[in-house]
Formats: sequence, C-alpha cells, structure tokens
Amino acid sequence: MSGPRPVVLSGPSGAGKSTLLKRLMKDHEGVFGFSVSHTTRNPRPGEEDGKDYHFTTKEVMQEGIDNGEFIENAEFSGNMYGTSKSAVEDVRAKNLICILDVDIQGVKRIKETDLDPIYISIQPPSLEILEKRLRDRQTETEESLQKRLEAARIDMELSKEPGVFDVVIINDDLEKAYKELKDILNDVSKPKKTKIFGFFKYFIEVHTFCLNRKSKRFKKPSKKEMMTHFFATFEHKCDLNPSEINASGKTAFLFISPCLYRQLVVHSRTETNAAVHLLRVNDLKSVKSREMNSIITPGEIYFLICLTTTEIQIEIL
Ligand SMILES: Nc1nc2c(ncn2[C@@H]2O[C@H](COP(=O)(O)OP(=O)(O)O)[C@@H](O)[C@H]2O)c(=O)[nH]1
Ligand SMILES: Nc1ncnc2c1ncn2[C@@H]1O[C@H](COP(=O)(O)OP(=O)(O)O)[C@@H](O)[C@H]1O
Repeated sequence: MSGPRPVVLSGPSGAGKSTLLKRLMKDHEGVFGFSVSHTTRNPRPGEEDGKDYHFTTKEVMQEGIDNGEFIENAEFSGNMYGTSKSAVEDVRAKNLICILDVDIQGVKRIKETDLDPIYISIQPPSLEILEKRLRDRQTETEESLQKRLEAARIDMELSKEPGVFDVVIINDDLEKAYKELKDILNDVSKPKKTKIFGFFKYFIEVHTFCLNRKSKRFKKPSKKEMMTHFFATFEHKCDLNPSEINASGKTAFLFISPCLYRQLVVHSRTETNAAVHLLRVNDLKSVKSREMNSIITPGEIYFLICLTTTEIQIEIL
C-alpha cells in the first residue's frame, strides 16, 4: 500500500488509548486520521456514529465480513469489532496518517496483511490501576468489566513478547505518555525511505517555489537560495522504474524536495530519504491552504512538478 505507514494503537481496554488519541488528533489536525471501526456494541453517551465507531448489528457486520469488506475483525467482550477496508482508505484518500485502535487479535490479523503499520501498545501501570480507571469511567457493567479485565491480563502478557509491538508505552502519567507517543509519531510522520516508480518522462512543467515564512505567500527563490538547496549534498537513492507508471492523462502536482528532484533529473537508480508529497489535484487553486501547510514548510525551497498522470505510485517504506 502507498502513503505514510499507518499506526496501530493497541492495549487493554481502559489503558488510555482513546484519551491519548483524541488529544493527538486535536493537537495535530490535518496530520492524523482515525480509522473508524465497526462494532456491534451499544454507543456510550457522547459517542457519535461514524466518528467513534460505525455502530451496527451482528447480521449487517457479518454480511460485510462475508463480502470481504473487512481487513480484520474480532470478538471482544461479547461484541464484534472490525476494521473495514474503506475505513483505512478514507483516511489515506485525505493524505493523512491512518491511526487504528484495535485489540490484540486485530494486531495479529493486521500482521498477516500488507498494511505494514507501526505497532504501539498502550499499557496501564498495573491491573489494579486499570480496574480503577475502568470503574471510574462508568461505562461498563460488572460483567463487561470482568471480561475486559480478563482480556487485559492476556494483553499485558502478550505485549511483553518481543517482536509483537514496536513500542510499548506505559500510561502512568498522562502527560509523559502523551509526549512519548508524540515523539514516536513525529518520527513516523517523516517518510523514511521513498520508492518512486518512474514518472520523469511525464514531466510537463517544473517550477521552483518557496513559501514566504511571514506572508505565507509563494515566492520564487533567488538563484543563490536555489543553488544552495539544489546542490546540497545527500547520499540517498531513488528507485525508478518507468514501466510501473499508469498514465491516465490527467494532471497531478507533485511537491518534491530539491534533493530528490536532483536525483530524478540525473536519472540514477538510487534510494532516497527525501520527503515526497503527492497532491492529487487537477487544479492548483483548489489546494486548500491547510493541506498546503501540512505539506510545505515555509522558507524551504520546493519543486513543483506537474505531471500528466494521477496514477503515480509512491510507496513509502
Ligand atoms: N480487532 C479490533 N479491535 C477493535 C476495533 N475497534 C476497537 N477495537 C478494540 O476493542 C476493544 C474494546 O473497545 P471499546 O468497546 O471501544 O472499549 P474501550 O477500549 O474500553 O473504550 C478495545 O481493545 C479496542 O482496541 C477493531 O476494529 N478491530
Ligand atoms: N494516565 C492516566 N491517568 C489517569 N487516568 C487516565 C489516564 N489515562 C486515561 N485515564 C482515564 O482512564 C479511563 C480509560 O481511558 P480510555 O482512554 O477510555 O481507555 P481506552 O480507550 O484504552 O479504553 C478514562 O476515564 C480516562 O480518562
């Protein structure tokens, strides 16, 4: 799948996943998008259908599962939960980093797919504290609380196994846990390695531009600025394979950092760490300033490449 790596948040019910997630989404609007799961459990007060979950029935959900509409699904505390393909695709279509909140069964299922996310486990400091938080939350009956605690015991054991999670965060102090999560996601949101499938023969126009730090308006960089950026040393490589391109005849705009552009121009078969951002728009004027701000750092010089296709495949590894 293309785009930045998704993020899977898992951990026992009551560990603090939703609390951390909600804060993250609020503080980083336009960066992360939540994969809205389906569930057969009843909505809690304040939960919104289509935002927190797609609340559904067992029959409807089973039909969707049978029709292959789900990436994964699991039973938890007597209810069905599942991630639909469209939940993830909706987030990716908006160019956002997809965050999934799934239980340990979901983690295992996702590992069998090609989603390739970062796996983060949020753990409580202890089972006793978890129980207290769940009781204080006042969302569970005694029966569902006991089921959650039972699942939590298994989850807490499994999360200690090496290789299951990339990172385990102990949510003792909320501020500390939030900072840890933010730091990890900060790394994730920077593309590490980018694979680009050949498109340079489809260039129709190349512009250089820079967003003015103060006015936030575009300006053409000076020759000196350009040269400094353009010839900046870098040792990354870029893998180009023109046969992979699937031209549709439309125009797309590719915002590309100078070092990668230079690699493309020199036509070398190398790899790159350069940040690449693809905006699927047919008209530059339609790019909202919020989208632009999440892509472009004011003061840095970019190349804007107009391409004759919207079907460029960019895989961020
Ligand atoms: N496998 C799977 N688990 C999910 C999904 N959505 C939520 N869950 C998990 O289901 C469990 C129960 O979620 P929920 O009923 O919202 O309770 P809460 O986690 O205590 O707020 C949690 O461990 C979630 O991570 C999903 O789409 N797939
Ligand atoms: N670090 C923390 N310290 C104290 N209470 C917390 C902390 N993190 C979360 N909580 C509280 O614990 C309860 C469970 O958190 P929640 O985010 O709903 O967990 P989850 O989504 O993992 O089920 C909530 O009432 C929340 O306000």
